[in-house]
Amino acid sequence: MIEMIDVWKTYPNGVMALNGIDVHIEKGDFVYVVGPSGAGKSTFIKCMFRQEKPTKGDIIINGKSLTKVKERKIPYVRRQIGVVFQDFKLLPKLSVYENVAFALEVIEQSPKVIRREVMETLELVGLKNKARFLPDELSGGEQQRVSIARSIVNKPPVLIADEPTGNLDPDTAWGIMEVFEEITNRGTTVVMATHNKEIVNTIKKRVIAIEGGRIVRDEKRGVYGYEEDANPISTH
Ligand SMILES: Nc1ncnc2c1ncn2[C@@H]1O[C@H](COP(=O)(O)OP(=O)(O)OP(=O)(O)O)[C@@H](O)[C@H]1O
Repeated sequence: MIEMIDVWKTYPNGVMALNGIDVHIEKGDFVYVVGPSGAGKSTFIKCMFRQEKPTKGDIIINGKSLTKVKERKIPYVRRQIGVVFQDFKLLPKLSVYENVAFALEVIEQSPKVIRREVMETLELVGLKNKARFLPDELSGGEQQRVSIARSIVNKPPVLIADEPTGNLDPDTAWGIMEVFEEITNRGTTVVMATHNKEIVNTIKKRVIAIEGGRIVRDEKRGVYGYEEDANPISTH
């Protein structure tokens, strides 16, 4: 499903963020990516949806190489991958419904399909009754639910999340995890970079630990494994 083969990433300023990553993630897996600040987690995630291109190596998602694909075909490959960020990235002037529908309008789905899929997805994330609200009329947790709905409405096989609970209070973060579990139960592969020790140690899943751009641990039902930075303030 997701395969990273000897992936290296050196940024133009010379920083070597990934130093030979090999990873294989099966369909329907849920994987946490953990590690200290600056370890390379975001770079790992960004390479996975081709926001960054590896300097060397290959990434294969659902049988398609992300490094060999032609520039103009990148949007098509990206449709295989939903992405959720720490800061939601919603369009402020559009309603909840419109923010989610947008993802289907760009791929020219019919209005009937759009309505059905958007309402189904809003129901999944528990926001059916807030379809007409604007993002700033919602709580942080609700905004993150909208952002999740937007990233899964076209049913991508892979959902990638970079610190999705980073801006949320602990109770709200647990609610977001329930949504992710539901999405995994539907067969979607979920990869989530996080500093949230409590979540990783409670909802036990595969844990990939990155340090200095290398995988230093890969455990089936792993633990967070770091004491010093349970919930650091993000540097992004
Ligand atoms: N666009 C960039 N240009 C140059 N260097 C970068 C860039 N993005 C990240 N880096 C560097 O690459 C290294 C890995 O950064 P990355 O953001 O992947 O770490 P991280 O594990 O996600 O950290 P955090 O937990 O703080 O978000 C760091 O040394 C960082 O300074």
